[in-house]
Amino acid sequence: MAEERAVFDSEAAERVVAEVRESFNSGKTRRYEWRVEQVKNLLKLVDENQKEMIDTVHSDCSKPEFETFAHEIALLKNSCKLAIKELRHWMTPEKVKTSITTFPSSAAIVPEPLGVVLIISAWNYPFLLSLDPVVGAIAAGNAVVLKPSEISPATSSLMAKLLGKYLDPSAVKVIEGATSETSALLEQKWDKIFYTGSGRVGRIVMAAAAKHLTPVVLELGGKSPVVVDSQINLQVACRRIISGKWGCNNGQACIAPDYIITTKEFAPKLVETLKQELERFYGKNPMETKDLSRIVNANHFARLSKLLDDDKVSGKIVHGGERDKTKLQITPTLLLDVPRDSLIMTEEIFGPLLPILTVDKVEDSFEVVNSGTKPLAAYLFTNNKRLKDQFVACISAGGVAINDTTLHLTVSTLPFGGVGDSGMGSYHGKFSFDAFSHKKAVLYRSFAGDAPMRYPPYTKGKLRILKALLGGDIWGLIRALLGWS
Ligand SMILES: NC(=O)c1ccc[n+]([C@@H]2O[C@H](COP(=O)([O-])OP(=O)(O)OC[C@H]3O[C@@H](n4cnc5c(N)ncnc54)[C@H](O)[C@@H]3O)[C@@H](O)[C@H]2O)c1
Repeated sequence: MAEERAVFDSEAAERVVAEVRESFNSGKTRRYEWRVEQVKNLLKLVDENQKEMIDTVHSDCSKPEFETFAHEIALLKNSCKLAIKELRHWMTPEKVKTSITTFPSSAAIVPEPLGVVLIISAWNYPFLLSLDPVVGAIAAGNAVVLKPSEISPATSSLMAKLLGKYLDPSAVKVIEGATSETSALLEQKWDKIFYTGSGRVGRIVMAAAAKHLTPVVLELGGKSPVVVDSQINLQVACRRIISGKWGCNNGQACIAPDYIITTKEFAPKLVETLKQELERFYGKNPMETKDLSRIVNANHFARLSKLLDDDKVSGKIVHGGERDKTKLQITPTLLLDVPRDSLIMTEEIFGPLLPILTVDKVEDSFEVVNSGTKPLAAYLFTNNKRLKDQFVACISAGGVAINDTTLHLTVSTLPFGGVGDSGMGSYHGKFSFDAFSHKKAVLYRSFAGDAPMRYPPYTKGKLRILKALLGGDIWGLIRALLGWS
């Protein structure tokens, strides 16, 4: 594997781009029939290889079958089905109004494919984060190069094998590899780069794209807060927090709750209920459960251990905290009242640790959230309408869910993406098609109704007519046309 990777240099990347560009330039990827056939083939790929896909993700990070089915297979199939159903409609030019200055005329927004696009994905939902953007890219009529993550190597190889078999290999290619392969790909000129991963690498991607003025979508991460008010159904709230945290790849998910904010008064009740529900879900010894993914590799295990070993959080663990380095396991861990300048509160956690901050009044949580970088998701549990409205209005985040966590991602009519440090651009549903399309502005005119006033010589009379016309001054226009002062 290492030898294969070594030969994928800049020249090899250039050849790949030239090949897919030739395919795009042939015009075939623009055709509705090609696009819909490719998406149907992708759906078939998932249908026919579901078991192998689930087993492969399990071998990469021991993710439970339930999670891979619900969070990857099912969502991916939905995306394919929606694109198949809606593609004609999405491709249809949208007629729009024109203005008086172009009368008589008509106009339309015509979506056109961008060309050759690069998709770089993250390891934690390896199929979904790779293939969901691919659905959008091919539905929009582009040729695609996909670079899956080397951190989930078995899934990466399976995707290379399956996409080669099910999709048009001249227009959709998978390049496996890590930093050197990605760097070689990033040197090339693309028509769009769609990147999912950390902000650190997002900056590298954006700098490389800038050299060719290539637009980017950056799907990054961040610290997604959960604000918990007191007058709520606490058991349901805790279950939904647990499901969005440990039930999403054991916290290794971009929109998993990163930390909780609640009032000092309510915190003990919240911690107690979280503990009870955690035990109900994962048993007395969560090291033994099959329902939690492991930490993906030794680097991530060391990174998470560092967050726990920070002096600033010593004595703050109120639940869990057990670690097994050989099995790459850390039990669901709650920390209470950690300082805001501790490592765990300044870095994205991306793992099974959940710190709880306390404030005097629940409204004080807004300042805490807004003092950090803009998160990918923000959650609020409350029955208070005013608080909900304030939260939606005052918290800037990629997406918000009230009285739940993570589920907004499953609503295909909502755009999914970040803001500020959590990313730029969005996808899912029609937004995926839009992410990979250029919206071309087209104005249609005939030779009738040619207005001499737009041409030189520019006279005072013509200027008067123009001012009246653009100012919507009907009487002024009539007077100007009749030459009255
Ligand atoms: N917004 C989202 O949809 C979303 C989804 C999943 C993960 N994430 C975020 O991704 C991060 C974790 O994922 P990850 O560990 O796979 O991210 P990562 O940034 O380490 O890797 C992502 C991709 O970048 C490539 N890469 C790594 N180093 C590179 C370099 N120096 N030059 C060029 N390419 C390089 C990798 O090969 C991989 O394909 C978290 O921050 C998480 O929040 C975001």
